[in-house]
Amino acid sequence: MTKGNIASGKTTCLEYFSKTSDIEVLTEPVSKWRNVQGCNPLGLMYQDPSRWGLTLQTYVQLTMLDRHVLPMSTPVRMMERSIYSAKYIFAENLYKSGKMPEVDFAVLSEWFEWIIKNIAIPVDLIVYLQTSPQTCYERLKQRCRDEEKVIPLEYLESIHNLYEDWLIHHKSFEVPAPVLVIPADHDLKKMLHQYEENREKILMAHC
Ligand SMILES: Nc1ncnc2c1ncn2[C@@H]1O[C@H](COP(=O)(O)OP(=O)(O)O)[C@@H](O)[C@H]1O
Ligand SMILES: O=c1ccn([C@H]2C[C@H](O)[C@@H](COP(=O)(O)O)O2)c(=O)[nH]1
Repeated sequence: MTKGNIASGKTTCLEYFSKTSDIEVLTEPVSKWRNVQGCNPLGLMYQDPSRWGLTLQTYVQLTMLDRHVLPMSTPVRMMERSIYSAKYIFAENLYKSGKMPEVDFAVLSEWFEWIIKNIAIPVDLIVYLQTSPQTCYERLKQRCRDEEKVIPLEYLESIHNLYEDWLIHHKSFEVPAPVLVIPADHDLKKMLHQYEENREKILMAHC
């Protein structure tokens, strides 16, 4: 699983590896989060997180689960984020910042606990693209996704701190697999070089 802050470069990384045969790449289903039967839960959440946070995170949880249980068609699968980051990072952030009501968080948590107890979600390796929030802020502005224009730097700092507490400091939640940290503030050329350096570790993680 590839993890990292918003606009840290996850999709770019997965696009690079998708050129390798025998790797299946599953990018995040963001297009579904922006359009489910004509509605845009991602946009609604950024406009009014207290009202729509549960709606978005319930749908993220479902679409991530759907990806996790897809039968493997190649020896290696790389997936962007996961049901774990949806809960441990994004739902947690909404709740901790006072933007998700306690009852919404409780219902989402019960769903999540039921899923991870009853459905196998095997993970071999977490590839963590470690960036500074400032880098993500620059890349976010450059990407210019409509819904995300309201995101302040402080939001990226909160997401960053939750990732660091979880994957680096082991201070929050259980980590479901070993973590490979790739420093990701660098330009694209250096990033591609680092991906090559780590190719074996990533592709052999399931062995
Ligand atoms: N190493 C990099 N240096 C500069 N820009 C980058 C780099 N990696 C990605 N980008 C750009 O930053 C934006 C966000 O990257 P993206 O891969 O979509 O991030 P994510 O999938 O993590 O949200 C895109 O416009 C992308 O072209
Ligand atoms: O559980 C989640 C997962 C993602 N999001 C938001 C964060 C971003 O605005 C988009 C997609 O993330 P990328 O890092 O650009 O891939 O979805 C969320 O709110 N909750």
